[in-house]
Amino acid sequence: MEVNEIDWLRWQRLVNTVAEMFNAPATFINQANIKGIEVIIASERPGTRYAPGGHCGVDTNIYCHHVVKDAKELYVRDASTDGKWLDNPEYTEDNYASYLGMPICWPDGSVFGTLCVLDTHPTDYPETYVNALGVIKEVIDSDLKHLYRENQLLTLSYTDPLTLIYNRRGFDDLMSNTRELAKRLNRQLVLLYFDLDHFKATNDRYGHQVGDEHLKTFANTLKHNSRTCDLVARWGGDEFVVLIHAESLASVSLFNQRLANALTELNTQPAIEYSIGYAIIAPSDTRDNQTLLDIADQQMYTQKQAKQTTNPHR
Ligand SMILES: Nc1nc2c(ncn2[C@@H]2O[C@H](COP(=O)(O)OP(=O)(O)OP(=O)(O)O)[C@@H](O)[C@H]2O)c(=O)[nH]1
Repeated sequence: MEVNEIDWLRWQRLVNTVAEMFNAPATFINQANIKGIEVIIASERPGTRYAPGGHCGVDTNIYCHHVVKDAKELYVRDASTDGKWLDNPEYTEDNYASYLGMPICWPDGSVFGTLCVLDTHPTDYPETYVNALGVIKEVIDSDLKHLYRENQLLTLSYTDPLTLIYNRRGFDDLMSNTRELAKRLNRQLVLLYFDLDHFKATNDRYGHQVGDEHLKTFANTLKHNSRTCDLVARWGGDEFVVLIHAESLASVSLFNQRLANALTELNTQPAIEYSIGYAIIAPSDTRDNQTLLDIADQQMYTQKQAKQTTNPHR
């Protein structure tokens, strides 16, 4: 999970306060990731040797790796008394001889990283200090818990429970973000509007369960035929919308062709057919989302009517 939504300034204040409280040259919040251990917050003191973004590979024998691996507190009062640290660059190169670190955890108990205090001199912190660090670690744990819950809720409120693609709310919010980005990058977008044909008849003849399966199949096919940067959503009922980055109209017909071919190959009973409309959104376009959706919807409707005139008995 991303940690971008964290209140970094608050974490920075906590880290600075811990460094002052322990009168230590360095205090860090680190994150354990595939690169190893990465500094995300560093105390703002002259003796703090590592800066945010710096990281240590998984094979390096640094103190934090032990905290993460064992998911428990580690207090090294004086590294010179334990040969185990002779290949620890924090000690051998940067002279950090004392280390007190605690694991910071996600609500499911997995380790996010560490909160740690380092000193260039041996230390013997009183128990009350160690306990106070434990309380601060709990504050950080609880920040992570809130972040986790917020993300879960946001994901839920943005997702259509049947098809697991975005719902109307998710699409609406993300469409605005995507448009802002496209404007900055001077890229053209195209909004596609889909409505399944004869869907009521599918429900009536084959049952709601088959109808649901068709909705899921259509959603998956849309998703598989779009790029990760495209937005795919169920607008409601048997209507779907997709926002794609498309430099020309040729990419719209290509998308449409790919989708139609994929559905034909699936060979569902009955076949899944749809009508489509679109609205082109130039980078400088100032029309609001609803206006663009109305245009695409209207165009889709015109296509649907044309089909019904050609083939009135379906
Ligand atoms: N199975 C299923 N049906 C749904 C769901 N949501 C809406 N519907 C049905 O979708 C149907 C949509 O009907 P219409 O808008 O008339 O669509 P249509 O039959 O495809 O008609 P045309 O668009 O003119 O081809 C309605 O019968 C709704 O009950 C759902 O989640 N599952």
